[in-house]
Amino acid sequence: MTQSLPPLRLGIAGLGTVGRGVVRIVQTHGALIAARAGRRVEIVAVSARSQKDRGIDLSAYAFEADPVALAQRPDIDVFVEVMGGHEGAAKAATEAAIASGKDVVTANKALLAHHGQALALAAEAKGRVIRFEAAVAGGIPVIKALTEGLAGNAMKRVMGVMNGTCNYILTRMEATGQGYNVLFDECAKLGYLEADPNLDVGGIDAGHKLSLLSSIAFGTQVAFDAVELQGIQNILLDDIRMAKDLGYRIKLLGVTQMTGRGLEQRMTPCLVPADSPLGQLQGGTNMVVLEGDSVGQIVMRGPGAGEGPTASAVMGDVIDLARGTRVSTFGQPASTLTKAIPAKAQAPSAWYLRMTLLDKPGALAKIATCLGEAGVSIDQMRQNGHEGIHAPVLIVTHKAAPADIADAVARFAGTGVLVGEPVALRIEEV
Ligand SMILES: NC(=O)C1=CN([C@@H]2O[C@H](COP(=O)(O)OP(=O)(O)OC[C@H]3O[C@@H](n4cnc5c(N)ncnc54)[C@H](OP(=O)(O)O)[C@@H]3O)[C@@H](O)[C@H]2O)C=CC1
Ligand SMILES: N[C@@H](CCO)C(=O)O
Repeated sequence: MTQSLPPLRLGIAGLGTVGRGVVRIVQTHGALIAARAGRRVEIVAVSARSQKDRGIDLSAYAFEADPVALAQRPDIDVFVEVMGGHEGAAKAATEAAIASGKDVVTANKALLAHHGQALALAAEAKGRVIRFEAAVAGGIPVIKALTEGLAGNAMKRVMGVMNGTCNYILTRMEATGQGYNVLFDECAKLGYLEADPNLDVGGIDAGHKLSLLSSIAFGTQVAFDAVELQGIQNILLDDIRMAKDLGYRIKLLGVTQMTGRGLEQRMTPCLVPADSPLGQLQGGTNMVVLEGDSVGQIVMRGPGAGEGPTASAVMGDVIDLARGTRVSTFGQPASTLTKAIPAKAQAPSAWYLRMTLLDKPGALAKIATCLGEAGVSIDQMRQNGHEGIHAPVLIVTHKAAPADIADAVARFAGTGVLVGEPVALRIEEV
């Protein structure tokens, strides 16, 4: 192949886990990339907060202390933003890169979840694109699958486990019998947690990712604020065990679907069948399930984080740009994305309800009455052996609307037999 095209020149802002990985791939796979892209990919300049030793050779690259200055350099073609954060330096530098006519490759789901539409419009006005494969499910090429391979499908539903930290905690709870707090501390020691751990365990990070997938799947403007979010902090070992007894596993599951009621987006802990692909997902691995009208169901599984997998995704985007492949940021021009109408009511499902009751005559009957009054039908009910005056109770309902479950739970509070807060988890058919 002739290599007549000039090299594609990168400016990389961020030399942490992901940035280092990108530098390593460019340095080790130069020939392979040139062969595949038809031109070389070069790093021209980098930026970070400090110039400390990072275990990689950066001597050939210019260093910019200010990422905005890096983004504006006339000698770069693509600005690679791998700093993180949805305000501050990441936003300012991305805007500066676009204003200077650069394409942007980013791993930053928070930035795009909050500012994706404005940034995509700005990029389009300059004839540029923002690519963000690494921002959703790390090494899994799900953005490419949706924007390219499945572009001929009307998407019906996208689901997935998209936060490795939460899946690690939940699967280790089952495997080790250790509680949430112990495993949260283990994740902190292993360096798995985001700088603000609530982004992980509060479901926010995964919610960011889901909002980006919704936009591509349904041609809508990113609407992170409309994602129903619930974290995994209240999941007890008892929940893990009871779910297992019922043939389920608990996952922090994202679901986005366009319904007659509007766009439904939720990232919440759910029970999924233990023998389903999602139920069998272990540790920090991610899984995304894509359902299109022509293709049916596609399941993609792989590492959702870490230096190699995330840098692999960044480089996939870089190589696309080097080849001249320029897909619109969200798979179609941002000006054509519609404003999503958030679903007024979420789809009904069976529910898992766990609560603690005072162990006295009529307690269970009062709870059953509340469910009946809210129009919720009981499928199964269990009260396990216990000591003392508090009885742990599990109820599985028939299909019920979330509003009816909320109504029942509100009624429980007035019975005088409830101890603490009940936990209500959706049972998702996947
Ligand atoms: N780590 C992962 O597995 C994954 C990360 N991502 C996303 O990738 C992005 C980067 O993540 P990660 O590599 O883990 O983050 P790190 O914290 O490891 O690295 C961040 C880098 O950005 C630099 N930086 C931060 N603020 C500034 C600033 N104001 N000016 C210049 N440089 C700055 C830091 O500099 P210094 O080193 O000097 O402090 C550091 O090199 C985030 O958006 C993250 O959500 C996405 C998928 C997976
Ligand atoms: N904190 C994220 C990193 C990848 O986005 C996770 O645990 O999946």
